[in-house]
Amino acid sequence: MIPTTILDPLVRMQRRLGAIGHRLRRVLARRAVARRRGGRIVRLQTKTQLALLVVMLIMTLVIGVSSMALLRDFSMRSAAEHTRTAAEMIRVALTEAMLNGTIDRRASLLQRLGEVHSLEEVRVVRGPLVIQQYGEGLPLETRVDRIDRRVLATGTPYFGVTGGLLGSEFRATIPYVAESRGDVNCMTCHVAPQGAALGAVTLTASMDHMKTLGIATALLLVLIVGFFAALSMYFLGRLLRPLVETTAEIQEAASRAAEGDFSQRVKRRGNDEIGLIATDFNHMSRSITTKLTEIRGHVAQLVQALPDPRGNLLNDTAETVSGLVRVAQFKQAIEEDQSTEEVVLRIGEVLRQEFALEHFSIYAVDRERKTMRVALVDGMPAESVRWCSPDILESCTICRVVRTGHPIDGLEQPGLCRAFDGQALEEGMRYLCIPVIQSGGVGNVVQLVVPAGEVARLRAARPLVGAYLREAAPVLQAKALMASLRESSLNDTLTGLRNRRFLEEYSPTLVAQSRRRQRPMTLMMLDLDYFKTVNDTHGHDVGDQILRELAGILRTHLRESDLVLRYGGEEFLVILVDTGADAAMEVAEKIRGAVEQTVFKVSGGELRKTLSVGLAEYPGDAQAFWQVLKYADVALYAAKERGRNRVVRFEAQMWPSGGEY
Ligand SMILES: Nc1nc2c(ncn2[C@@H]2O[C@H](COP(=O)(O)OP(=O)(O)OP(=O)(O)O)[C@@H](O)[C@H]2O)c(=O)[nH]1
Repeated sequence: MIPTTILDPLVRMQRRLGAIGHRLRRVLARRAVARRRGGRIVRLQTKTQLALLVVMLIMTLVIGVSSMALLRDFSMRSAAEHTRTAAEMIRVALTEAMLNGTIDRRASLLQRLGEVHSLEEVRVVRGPLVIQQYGEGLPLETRVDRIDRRVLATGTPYFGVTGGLLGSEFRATIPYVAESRGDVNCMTCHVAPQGAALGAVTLTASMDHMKTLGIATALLLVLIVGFFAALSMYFLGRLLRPLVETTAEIQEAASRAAEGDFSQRVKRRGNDEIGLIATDFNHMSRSITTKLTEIRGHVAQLVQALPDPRGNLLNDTAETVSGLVRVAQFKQAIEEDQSTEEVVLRIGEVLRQEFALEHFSIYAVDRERKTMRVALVDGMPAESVRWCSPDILESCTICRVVRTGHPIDGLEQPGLCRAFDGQALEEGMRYLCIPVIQSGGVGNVVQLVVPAGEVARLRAARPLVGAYLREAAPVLQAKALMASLRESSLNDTLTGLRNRRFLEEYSPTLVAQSRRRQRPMTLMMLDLDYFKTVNDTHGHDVGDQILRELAGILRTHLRESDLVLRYGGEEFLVILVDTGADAAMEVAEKIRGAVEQTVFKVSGGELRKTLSVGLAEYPGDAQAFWQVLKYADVALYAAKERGRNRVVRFEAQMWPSGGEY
């Protein structure tokens, strides 16, 4: 015994593993469905929102970068303008200082001017001509860098930014060019040609505030775009939701419909096209369900079986309908078959091929004699019983199906029929016996036998097997009726013997047999003497009785293989197969004697009759059967001629040569 402290956690773990397994199976099943439908499913809403997001991101980037570039350009232009103005003011201030004699205090002047213009640095350098005339100047003025030199050499101002995309500082180096025109003539103090660069002023302004402004502007723009992007996504999501949800529901309903379940409905969300699609889809589902249910109902009636409520409505119906088509084709085939034997063989073929049944028996019931006959066992014609007690053949009411007239289900209740083979039961065989009803009674019994493992398969096949047998029943009945009519047309109703029509059909077989075996046969024509007096004296009924009793005498004195026929009126024909005329003479004599000895007890007394017999042999007397028959008749005539109650063998002289028969 395992303690509960160990058992409980184990049970919990098992449950959890079971739940995980279940979830995993569901996920795998969903993936399998997705794979079947052509790869991974990306939802419409996700796709649209992703596309919008990408567009918004690109837009933000473009707006951000272009606004930064524009701002930089604007900043540069305004800084250049600002520094040009400052440079001009510095130039004016320096000129004034020169004129006022305060040029020595220019350093503090420049610093003040720089502060006024919010400049980081104001630096003036001297050009070579001024250095030549006035010397190097202040130490600050000797700090000439590469840009200063270039500006002094070219006389072209320089504007530029240092430090990164937006830059942290703006530098302007503007040359002071010697001018003789204007308010102040440079040439007054400087020895320099017109247009020569006297010096240059370098102004440095901080770009930090512009940079901050640029970043803030870009951020603001990004925020605005982002806000509208989010807003667009929200509204797009709201707009798409009915479409997405409707699509998802239609998808679910369609996948259920593929499994035969048309009950799933799609919710109508609004009065737009999506709403219309939902309504139309629901209408279509309802209409399919109604029609399919109707068809299924009709089909169920035809196969006489209730549909499986858990089954696939569409597939089950289609399968049953195609089964019924095969049943109709089967019926057409058996209607064109010649005999009940052929029909029974065809049923066997269906059981083997369509239902893959290996073991089955088909019995034919003789309701008059209360017997049964084995018609087929496992698809082959047979005579002995395989799965039941042989007693059923002698007394058909031992068979439970014949007795009750309804199917006997030994699939669930194997012990139901006592006539079923006990050993087969022990070996696990199960049975289903179905009656084939003809003219209100059991005409045939079809017994299906399967191992216990195949019970479910046979149960599923049962309705269609039933449909086949129901179609076969009237055909079997018609064929049996036709056979019996044909049989009776070949028999004499008074004596039960074969008649002349039978001889017409059967004579070629007799001739063929005789030729194949190379054995003769003898034809005996028999006729009661003065039979007319019986009728005349005792009446027709007595005459009939005498004829019936004569038939009995003939049967008892002949072999099974010999053929006795009532040839017409009071004339009988006996055909002794494999017998020559000499041996036949003895048989005929025996019969003649027996008739002579017979006392016919009739109403109003007793009667004695005699018999005349004429004999002819095939092929000894003639090569043609009907000629031999005629010769036997001629011999009979001779027997009558010679005084009756005798046997006469045909002789050639009895028939004029060349005479027609
Ligand atoms: N009761 C009865 N009589 C029949 C039947 N078929 C033929 N007959 C009679 O059989 C008689 C035959 O008579 P006939 O052919 O003249 O010959 P017969 O009287 O037997 O005399 P022979 O043959 O010359 O010896 C006729 O009276 C027929 O009516 C039948 O089915 N039942």
